[in-house]
Amino acid sequence: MAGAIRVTMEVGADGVALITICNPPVNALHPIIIQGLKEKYAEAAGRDDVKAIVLTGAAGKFCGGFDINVFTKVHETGDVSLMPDVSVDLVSNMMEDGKKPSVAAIQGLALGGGLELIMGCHARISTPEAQLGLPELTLGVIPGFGGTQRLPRLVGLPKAIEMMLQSKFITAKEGKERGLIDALCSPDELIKMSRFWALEIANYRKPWIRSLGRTDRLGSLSEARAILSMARQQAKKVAANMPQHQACLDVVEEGVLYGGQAGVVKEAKVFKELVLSTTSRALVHVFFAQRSTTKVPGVTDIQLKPRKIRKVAVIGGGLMGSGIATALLVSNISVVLKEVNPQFLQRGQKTIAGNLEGLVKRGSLTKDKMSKAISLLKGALDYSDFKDVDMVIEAVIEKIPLKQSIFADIEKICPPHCILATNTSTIDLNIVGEKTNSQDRIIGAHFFSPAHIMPLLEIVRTERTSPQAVLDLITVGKIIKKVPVVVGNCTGFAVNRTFFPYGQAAHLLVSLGIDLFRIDRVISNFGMPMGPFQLQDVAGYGVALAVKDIYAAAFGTRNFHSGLVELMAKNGRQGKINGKGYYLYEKGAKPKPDPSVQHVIDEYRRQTKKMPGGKPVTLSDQDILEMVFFPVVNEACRVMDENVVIRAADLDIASVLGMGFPKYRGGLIFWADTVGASYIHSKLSKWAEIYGDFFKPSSYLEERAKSGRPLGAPKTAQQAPTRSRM
Ligand SMILES: C[C@H](O)CC(=O)SCCNC(=O)CCNC(=O)[C@H](O)C(C)(C)COP(=O)(O)OP(=O)(O)OC[C@H]1O[C@@H](n2cnc3c(N)ncnc32)[C@H](O)[C@@H]1OP(=O)(O)O
Repeated sequence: MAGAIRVTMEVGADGVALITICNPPVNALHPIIIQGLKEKYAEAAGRDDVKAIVLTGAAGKFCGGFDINVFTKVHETGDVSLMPDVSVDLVSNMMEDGKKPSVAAIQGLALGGGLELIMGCHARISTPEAQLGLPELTLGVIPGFGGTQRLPRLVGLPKAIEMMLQSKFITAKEGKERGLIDALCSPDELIKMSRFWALEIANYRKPWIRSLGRTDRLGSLSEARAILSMARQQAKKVAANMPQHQACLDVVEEGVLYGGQAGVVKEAKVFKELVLSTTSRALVHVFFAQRSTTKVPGVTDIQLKPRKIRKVAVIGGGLMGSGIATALLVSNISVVLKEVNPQFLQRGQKTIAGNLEGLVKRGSLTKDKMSKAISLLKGALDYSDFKDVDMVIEAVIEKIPLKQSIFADIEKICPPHCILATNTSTIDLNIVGEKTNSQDRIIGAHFFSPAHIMPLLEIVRTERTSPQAVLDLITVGKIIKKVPVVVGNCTGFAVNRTFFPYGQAAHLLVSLGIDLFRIDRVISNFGMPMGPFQLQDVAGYGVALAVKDIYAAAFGTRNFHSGLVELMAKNGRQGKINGKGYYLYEKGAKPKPDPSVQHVIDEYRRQTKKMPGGKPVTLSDQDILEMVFFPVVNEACRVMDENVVIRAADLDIASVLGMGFPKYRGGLIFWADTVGASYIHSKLSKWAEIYGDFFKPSSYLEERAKSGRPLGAPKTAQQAPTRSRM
């Protein structure tokens, strides 16, 4: 087999055949690799000079699992036969039941199908830090090469269920403690030790163990039943709208009750059903969409090299500024935090320390790394430390004159290569940079709160932002473990602009007489982390009030004016900040709907006079869901039409990571396409007639509804952009 994708086999004088998987960058199990493995195993079985086999991966990685591109092909064609038979043909028959022992030599990672291959071997030798896991459920399927059966038999039922249902990776070091790995060694010793081990098994000096036949780690039937029942209840709570969690437990149970072979047979059947599910289509789409956001035409494909960003100045130590500083510090980037007075500076430094301690408590940062992060932070009350910074991120309040004067100052003080970024969530970047001559290095770095935790980084560029500045910010984004999405400059940019109708639709529904807690319930049952009213409580009413006029000016007749937040504030309610919003907030307790908010709602309805004949309208839960989300989809269509995003999939990722849109629905546009443009258009048209322009379908939606082309499909040549944002 030639080319980069291949399986090689070398037979040593010791009689060990070293079979190596080569498919950069993660040695995924492409059908060519599977075919190659079958050929090499068949050859090794037939050769008299081969006594034992060592299976490994090239370039320091064992294997990242089955090639997920094949899932995409299955989704496109509906043809499950594109999945090669690996479970029985290769893992059970050729490897585990083969006449010559196999030992896995593991480095880097063994995930999904990769881990399943090693569990079909008779022993596993690994470097200590290698990552082991079965993350198939994150792709809407279950392990399909025997993993649901062999993992419980190697590490016990509770740990196997945790690893599969939570897609949790463990290190090989932990794997050794739990019985998944037989021995640990350094990378230099790996192949030598694995060869030795394989020969020891061949010569019956070490046990020849077939994982699938084991029962010693499964516990008694009653114990297994209790564990499975608990796992089922837990899965009902955390994965209510997904089929793969319960399905995985059913398959595990089959093996516990009727033996490993029966489990493998059921696993194959269920896998084939799940791979065609809407959930799997959605999750596989998100997997690739997330990895495509950093492919930016005109930026990442023109041979530019990212410059090193060693030191960043953050202006403003409020919630956002301290969160951004925290994210940079934990990734070993030096930060100068600038504030206007010692009290504010101290408050910012305290918030950063609190953020870091929180990360330590969550187990995502060690104490040593926390001390290192603190040592990289310097406080400042003036610009003297800005002379050698590579990037500035301004995170002060949303006041145009303040931002303009900051940018005029930093342009003079910072070195000419320094990137001048703003964390504004609404203000036009051309206005922010109006008083400078540095439009090419002005860029938006829009983080989401809390900035050290939320994974999305919306990178906003204007027509004049240089590709180098965009590339540098993408690179910083990756270093600080964010998912960067590059968007154009407009009111609210991609995320807040797309979602401006989300809260407004909820207010409109309340004005029509729908119970606000019911709206929140419908939206959370759909899979959002919380409903729009709870979100407003949590975000604080200040945000809603600050953007109100900006949205009204930008979105004209499609903007729904609601006075509800003002009324809430007038009644002494500020949301979570003062413990009293639509919900009541008490420390340590879940938010409780506040029945006394009803008099504010009654007043709101009296003022708006929207209820026909003074009576509440009757709507089903589905109507509510659609009346909240279809206007959001409609605005997303405008965002795509105006080229604010490069591709529809970027909006999917932005909606998942920025707004908590359920990942298993594939993101906003992917979901909208499962509903259908024509249906969405017909519903919006009907509501526009009854309730006005808030629902009026955009021309992009109308065109897609007529042509039958999916909303997510790229524009055709005839559909020239109405206005370019980038
Ligand atoms: C039947 C079986 O049970 C079914 C299965 O095995 S399903 C597959 C199970 N495996 C997985 O889910 C692992 C998926 N991969 C990952 O989690 C991560 O890619 C990783 C931890 C392996 C590496 O992460 P990281 O170093 O950050 O690199 P990342 O950017 O994600 O991936 C590098 C490239 O490899 C690709 N890749 C990673 N895993 C892949 C896979 N299993 N199949 C195909 N491509 C894969 C990515 O798409 C990316 O491609 P690109 O450079 O063209 O964008």
